[in-house]
Amino acid sequence: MIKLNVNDETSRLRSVLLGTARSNGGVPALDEAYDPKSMLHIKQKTYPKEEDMVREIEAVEAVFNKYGVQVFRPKIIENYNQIFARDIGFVIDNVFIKANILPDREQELDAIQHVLSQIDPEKIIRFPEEAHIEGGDVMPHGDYIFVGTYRGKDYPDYIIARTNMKAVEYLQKAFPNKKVVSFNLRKSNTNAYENALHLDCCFQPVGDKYAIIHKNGFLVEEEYQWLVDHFGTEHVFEITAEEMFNMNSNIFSIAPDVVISERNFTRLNEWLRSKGITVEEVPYAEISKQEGLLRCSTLPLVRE
Ligand SMILES: NC(=[NH2+])NCCC[C@H](N)C(=O)O
Repeated sequence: MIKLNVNDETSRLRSVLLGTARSNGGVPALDEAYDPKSMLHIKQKTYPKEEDMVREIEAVEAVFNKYGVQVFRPKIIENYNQIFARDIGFVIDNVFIKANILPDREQELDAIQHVLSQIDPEKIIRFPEEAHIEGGDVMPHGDYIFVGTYRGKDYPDYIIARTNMKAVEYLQKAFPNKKVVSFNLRKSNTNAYENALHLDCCFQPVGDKYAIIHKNGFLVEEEYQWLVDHFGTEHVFEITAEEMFNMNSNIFSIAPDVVISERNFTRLNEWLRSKGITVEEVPYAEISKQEGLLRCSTLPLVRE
Protein backbone atom coordinates (compact mmCIF):
# COMPACT_ATOMS: atom_id res chain seq x y z
CA MET A 1 0.00 0.00 0.00
CA ILE A 2 1.10 3.55 -0.71
CA LYS A 3 1.07 5.82 2.35
CA LEU A 4 0.22 9.15 0.78
CA ASN A 5 1.78 12.29 2.17
CA VAL A 6 2.04 15.65 0.41
CA ASN A 7 1.82 18.99 2.21
CA ASP A 8 3.97 21.22 0.08
CA GLU A 9 5.75 21.54 -3.25
CA THR A 10 9.31 20.92 -2.19
CA SER A 11 9.80 18.38 0.63
CA ARG A 12 11.93 15.36 -0.30
CA LEU A 13 10.05 13.31 -2.88
CA ARG A 14 9.75 9.55 -2.33
CA SER A 15 7.05 8.44 -4.75
CA VAL A 16 5.58 9.99 -7.89
CA LEU A 17 3.34 9.27 -10.87
CA LEU A 18 5.03 10.33 -14.11
CA GLY A 19 3.00 10.89 -17.29
CA THR A 20 3.73 9.12 -20.56
CA ALA A 21 4.01 10.34 -24.15
CA ARG A 22 3.69 6.85 -25.67
CA SER A 23 0.83 6.45 -28.12
CA ASN A 24 0.11 10.13 -27.83
CA GLY A 25 -2.24 10.10 -30.80
CA GLY A 26 -0.23 12.23 -33.21
CA VAL A 27 -1.09 15.77 -34.23
CA PRO A 28 -4.63 16.68 -33.10
CA ALA A 29 -7.03 18.57 -35.36
CA LEU A 30 -7.20 22.25 -34.45
CA ASP A 31 -10.65 21.88 -32.91
CA GLU A 32 -9.47 18.97 -30.77
CA ALA A 33 -6.79 21.02 -29.02
CA TYR A 34 -7.69 22.34 -25.59
CA ASP A 35 -5.01 25.00 -25.05
CA PRO A 36 -3.73 27.91 -27.19
CA LYS A 37 -0.08 26.82 -27.26
CA SER A 38 -0.93 23.43 -28.78
CA MET A 39 -3.15 25.28 -31.26
CA LEU A 40 -0.26 27.55 -32.22
CA HIS A 41 2.02 24.59 -32.94
CA ILE A 42 -0.68 22.73 -34.85
CA LYS A 43 -1.11 25.80 -37.07
CA GLN A 44 2.66 26.31 -37.48
CA LYS A 45 3.17 22.59 -38.16
CA THR A 46 5.63 22.41 -35.28
CA TYR A 47 3.53 20.17 -33.00
CA PRO A 48 5.90 17.90 -31.02
CA LYS A 49 6.69 14.38 -32.21
CA GLU A 50 5.96 11.43 -29.98
CA GLU A 51 9.53 10.04 -30.10
CA ASP A 52 10.96 13.40 -28.98
CA MET A 53 8.53 13.70 -26.09
CA VAL A 54 9.17 10.11 -25.02
CA ARG A 55 12.87 10.92 -24.91
CA GLU A 56 12.23 14.02 -22.81
CA ILE A 57 10.16 12.14 -20.25
CA GLU A 58 12.82 9.41 -20.10
CA ALA A 59 15.33 12.07 -19.06
CA VAL A 60 13.07 12.97 -16.13
CA GLU A 61 12.67 9.33 -15.17
CA ALA A 62 16.47 9.01 -15.12
CA VAL A 63 16.69 11.89 -12.63
CA PHE A 64 14.08 10.22 -10.40
CA ASN A 65 16.10 7.00 -10.54
CA LYS A 66 19.26 8.89 -9.61
CA TYR A 67 17.53 10.19 -6.47
CA GLY A 68 15.90 6.87 -5.58
CA VAL A 69 12.36 8.12 -6.15
CA GLN A 70 9.73 5.41 -6.73
CA VAL A 71 8.07 6.03 -10.11
CA PHE A 72 4.61 4.87 -11.20
CA ARG A 73 3.44 5.17 -14.82
CA PRO A 74 -0.07 5.23 -16.30
CA LYS A 75 -1.27 2.23 -18.34
CA ILE A 76 -1.15 3.22 -21.98
CA ILE A 77 -4.40 4.08 -23.73
CA GLU A 78 -3.97 3.86 -27.51
CA ASN A 79 -3.77 7.24 -29.25
CA TYR A 80 -4.49 9.31 -26.16
CA ASN A 81 -2.57 12.15 -24.56
CA GLN A 82 -1.38 11.07 -21.09
CA ILE A 83 1.56 13.40 -20.56
CA PHE A 84 0.08 15.70 -17.94
CA ALA A 85 -0.44 13.38 -14.99
CA ARG A 86 -0.60 16.35 -12.63
CA ASP A 87 -4.10 17.31 -13.57
CA ILE A 88 -5.95 14.02 -13.16
CA GLY A 89 -5.73 14.02 -9.40
CA PHE A 90 -3.74 15.38 -6.51
CA VAL A 91 -2.65 14.48 -3.02
CA ILE A 92 -3.15 16.70 -0.02
CA ASP A 93 -2.02 15.33 3.29
CA ASN A 94 -2.91 11.61 3.06
CA VAL A 95 -5.89 12.02 0.73
CA PHE A 96 -6.02 11.46 -3.02
CA ILE A 97 -8.56 13.74 -4.70
CA LYS A 98 -9.67 12.51 -8.12
CA ALA A 99 -9.95 15.57 -10.29
CA ASN A 100 -13.13 16.53 -12.12
CA ILE A 101 -11.07 17.11 -15.18
CA LEU A 102 -11.89 18.44 -18.64
CA PRO A 103 -14.20 15.78 -20.19
CA ASP A 104 -11.71 15.35 -23.10
CA ARG A 105 -9.20 14.12 -20.51
CA GLU A 106 -11.45 11.95 -18.31
CA GLN A 107 -10.05 8.60 -19.59
CA GLU A 108 -6.65 9.52 -18.19
CA LEU A 109 -8.00 8.60 -14.75
CA ASP A 110 -8.90 5.05 -15.82
CA ALA A 111 -5.25 4.51 -16.71
CA ILE A 112 -4.02 4.91 -13.12
CA GLN A 113 -6.43 2.43 -11.53
CA HIS A 114 -3.45 0.16 -10.72
CA VAL A 115 -2.00 3.00 -8.64
CA LEU A 116 -5.29 3.97 -6.97
CA SER A 117 -5.85 0.34 -5.98
CA GLN A 118 -2.74 0.58 -3.77
CA ILE A 119 -4.28 3.43 -1.79
CA ASP A 120 -6.67 2.99 1.14
CA PRO A 121 -10.11 3.49 -0.57
CA GLU A 122 -11.24 5.64 2.35
CA LYS A 123 -8.51 8.07 1.43
CA ILE A 124 -9.71 8.57 -2.14
CA ILE A 125 -12.35 11.24 -2.66
CA ARG A 126 -14.01 13.01 -5.55
CA PHE A 127 -16.05 16.20 -5.46
CA PRO A 128 -19.51 16.36 -7.09
CA GLU A 129 -19.42 16.73 -10.84
CA GLU A 130 -20.18 20.46 -10.93
CA ALA A 131 -17.02 21.19 -8.92
CA HIS A 132 -14.36 21.42 -11.64
CA ILE A 133 -10.78 21.07 -10.50
CA GLU A 134 -7.42 20.02 -11.97
CA GLY A 135 -4.19 19.34 -10.06
CA GLY A 136 -2.26 22.05 -11.91
CA ASP A 137 -4.36 24.58 -10.02
CA VAL A 138 -3.79 23.10 -6.56
CA MET A 139 -0.76 23.65 -4.34
CA PRO A 140 -0.60 22.60 -0.71
CA HIS A 141 1.78 24.89 1.17
CA GLY A 142 1.96 23.95 4.85
CA ASP A 143 -1.13 25.36 6.54
CA TYR A 144 -2.29 26.78 3.21
CA ILE A 145 -3.72 25.41 0.00
CA PHE A 146 -3.21 27.79 -2.93
CA VAL A 147 -5.73 27.34 -5.74
CA GLY A 148 -5.91 28.86 -9.20
CA THR A 149 -9.42 29.56 -10.43
CA TYR A 150 -11.42 31.74 -12.79
CA ARG A 151 -14.31 33.63 -11.22
CA GLY A 152 -15.71 35.34 -14.34
CA LYS A 153 -19.32 34.70 -15.36
CA ASP A 154 -18.00 33.67 -18.77
CA TYR A 155 -16.19 30.68 -17.20
CA PRO A 156 -18.01 28.19 -19.47
CA ASP A 157 -16.61 29.97 -22.55
CA TYR A 158 -13.06 29.17 -21.53
CA ILE A 159 -11.77 25.68 -22.19
CA ILE A 160 -8.60 26.76 -20.38
CA ALA A 161 -10.49 27.58 -17.16
CA ARG A 162 -10.41 24.26 -15.30
CA THR A 163 -11.09 25.04 -11.64
CA ASN A 164 -14.24 26.83 -10.51
CA MET A 165 -15.24 28.40 -7.20
CA LYS A 166 -17.53 25.45 -6.39
CA ALA A 167 -14.42 23.30 -6.21
CA VAL A 168 -12.62 25.87 -4.08
CA GLU A 169 -15.53 25.64 -1.60
CA TYR A 170 -15.43 21.82 -1.58
CA LEU A 171 -11.70 21.91 -1.05
CA GLN A 172 -12.09 24.11 2.01
CA LYS A 173 -14.77 21.75 3.38
CA ALA A 174 -12.57 18.70 2.77
CA PHE A 175 -9.61 20.31 4.56
CA PRO A 176 -11.11 22.44 7.35
CA ASN A 177 -7.72 22.80 9.06
CA LYS A 178 -6.06 24.34 6.02
CA LYS A 179 -6.49 27.89 4.78
CA VAL A 180 -7.62 27.72 1.16
CA VAL A 181 -6.60 30.85 -0.76
CA SER A 182 -7.80 31.20 -4.35
CA PHE A 183 -6.34 33.28 -7.17
CA ASN A 184 -8.26 34.60 -10.15
CA LEU A 185 -6.13 33.78 -13.21
CA ARG A 186 -5.90 35.46 -16.61
CA LYS A 187 -7.40 33.27 -19.32
CA SER A 188 -7.17 33.38 -23.10
CA ASN A 189 -8.41 30.67 -25.42
CA THR A 190 -6.25 31.99 -28.24
CA ASN A 191 -3.10 33.71 -26.91
CA ALA A 192 -0.73 31.56 -24.85
CA TYR A 193 1.19 34.67 -23.67
CA GLU A 194 -1.97 35.90 -21.97
CA ASN A 195 -3.10 32.56 -20.62
CA ALA A 196 -2.39 31.11 -17.20
CA LEU A 197 -3.86 27.69 -17.94
CA HIS A 198 -3.28 26.56 -14.37
CA LEU A 199 -1.81 28.20 -11.27
CA ASP A 200 1.44 26.32 -11.92
CA CYS A 201 1.71 28.13 -15.27
CA CYS A 202 2.37 31.44 -13.48
CA PHE A 203 3.51 30.56 -9.96
CA GLN A 204 5.31 27.93 -7.89
CA PRO A 205 7.07 27.82 -4.53
CA VAL A 206 10.63 26.50 -4.69
CA GLY A 207 13.44 25.85 -2.20
CA ASP A 208 12.74 26.49 1.48
CA LYS A 209 11.38 30.03 1.16
CA TYR A 210 11.33 31.11 -2.49
CA ALA A 211 8.75 31.39 -5.26
CA ILE A 212 8.64 31.90 -9.02
CA ILE A 213 5.86 34.21 -10.24
CA HIS A 214 4.50 36.02 -13.31
CA LYS A 215 2.46 39.10 -12.41
CA ASN A 216 0.32 39.25 -15.52
CA GLY A 217 -0.93 35.70 -14.92
CA PHE A 218 -3.05 37.15 -12.12
CA LEU A 219 -6.23 39.11 -12.83
CA VAL A 220 -6.37 40.76 -9.42
CA GLU A 221 -3.28 42.72 -8.44
CA GLU A 222 -4.00 42.41 -4.70
CA GLU A 223 -3.98 38.62 -5.00
CA TYR A 224 -0.63 38.66 -6.78
CA GLN A 225 0.66 41.08 -4.14
CA TRP A 226 -0.57 38.83 -1.34
CA LEU A 227 1.64 36.04 -2.66
CA VAL A 228 4.66 38.31 -3.08
CA ASP A 229 4.23 39.58 0.48
CA HIS A 230 3.71 36.07 1.77
CA PHE A 231 7.11 34.97 0.45
CA GLY A 232 8.81 38.40 0.74
CA THR A 233 9.85 40.44 -2.32
CA GLU A 234 13.50 39.43 -1.92
CA HIS A 235 12.57 35.73 -2.18
CA VAL A 236 10.49 36.02 -5.33
CA PHE A 237 11.77 35.45 -8.87
CA GLU A 238 9.63 37.43 -11.36
CA ILE A 239 9.44 35.91 -14.80
CA THR A 240 8.66 37.74 -18.06
CA ALA A 241 5.79 37.00 -20.44
CA GLU A 242 8.23 35.12 -22.67
CA GLU A 243 9.49 33.06 -19.71
CA MET A 244 5.93 32.28 -18.64
CA PHE A 245 5.14 31.25 -22.25
CA ASN A 246 8.14 28.91 -22.05
CA MET A 247 6.73 27.61 -18.73
CA ASN A 248 9.56 28.69 -16.38
CA SER A 249 7.26 28.48 -13.36
CA ASN A 250 6.60 24.83 -14.12
CA ILE A 251 9.79 23.22 -12.90
CA PHE A 252 9.54 20.39 -10.37
CA SER A 253 11.15 20.01 -6.93
CA ILE A 254 12.60 16.72 -5.67
CA ALA A 255 13.72 18.40 -2.45
CA PRO A 256 14.15 21.91 -1.07
CA ASP A 257 17.67 21.86 -2.55
CA VAL A 258 17.08 19.85 -5.76
CA VAL A 259 14.89 20.80 -8.72
CA ILE A 260 14.38 19.44 -12.21
CA SER A 261 14.37 22.28 -14.73
CA GLU A 262 14.47 22.82 -18.50
CA ARG A 263 18.01 23.19 -19.85
CA ASN A 264 17.17 26.42 -21.71
CA PHE A 265 15.87 28.28 -18.64
CA THR A 266 19.23 30.05 -18.30
CA ARG A 267 18.18 33.01 -16.16
CA LEU A 268 16.03 30.93 -13.82
CA ASN A 269 18.56 28.12 -13.45
CA GLU A 270 21.29 30.61 -12.56
CA TRP A 271 19.07 32.20 -9.93
CA LEU A 272 18.23 28.79 -8.47
CA ARG A 273 21.92 27.89 -8.26
CA SER A 274 22.68 31.21 -6.60
CA LYS A 275 20.27 30.13 -3.86
CA GLY A 276 22.22 26.90 -3.32
CA ILE A 277 19.74 24.74 -5.19
CA THR A 278 21.03 21.88 -7.36
CA VAL A 279 19.46 22.12 -10.82
CA GLU A 280 19.02 18.86 -12.71
CA GLU A 281 18.64 20.08 -16.30
CA VAL A 282 16.58 18.09 -18.78
CA PRO A 283 15.41 18.77 -22.34
CA TYR A 284 11.67 19.52 -22.20
CA ALA A 285 11.13 22.08 -24.97
CA GLU A 286 9.02 19.73 -27.11
CA ILE A 287 6.57 18.91 -24.33
CA SER A 288 6.39 22.60 -23.48
CA LYS A 289 4.67 23.10 -26.87
CA GLN A 290 1.55 21.58 -25.30
CA GLU A 291 1.43 24.26 -22.60
CA GLY A 292 2.71 22.06 -19.85
CA LEU A 293 6.11 21.27 -18.37
CA LEU A 294 7.67 19.36 -15.49
CA ARG A 295 5.19 20.06 -12.72
CA CYS A 296 2.36 19.27 -15.14
CA SER A 297 3.72 15.84 -16.03
CA THR A 298 4.30 14.68 -12.44
CA LEU A 299 1.89 13.80 -9.65
CA PRO A 300 3.65 13.48 -6.29
CA LEU A 301 2.25 10.77 -4.04
CA VAL A 302 4.70 10.73 -1.15
CA ARG A 303 6.94 13.47 0.15
CA GLU A 304 8.75 13.29 3.48
N1 LIG B 1 -0.80 21.40 -14.76
C1 LIG B 1 -0.72 21.90 -15.96
N2 LIG B 1 -0.39 23.15 -16.11
N3 LIG B 1 -1.03 21.12 -16.98
C2 LIG B 1 -0.94 21.49 -18.36
C3 LIG B 1 -1.88 20.72 -19.21
C4 LIG B 1 -1.71 21.03 -20.65
C5 LIG B 1 -2.72 20.38 -21.55
N4 LIG B 1 -2.43 20.75 -22.90
C6 LIG B 1 -4.14 20.83 -21.20
O1 LIG B 1 -4.59 21.81 -21.76
O2 LIG B 1 -4.82 20.21 -20.42
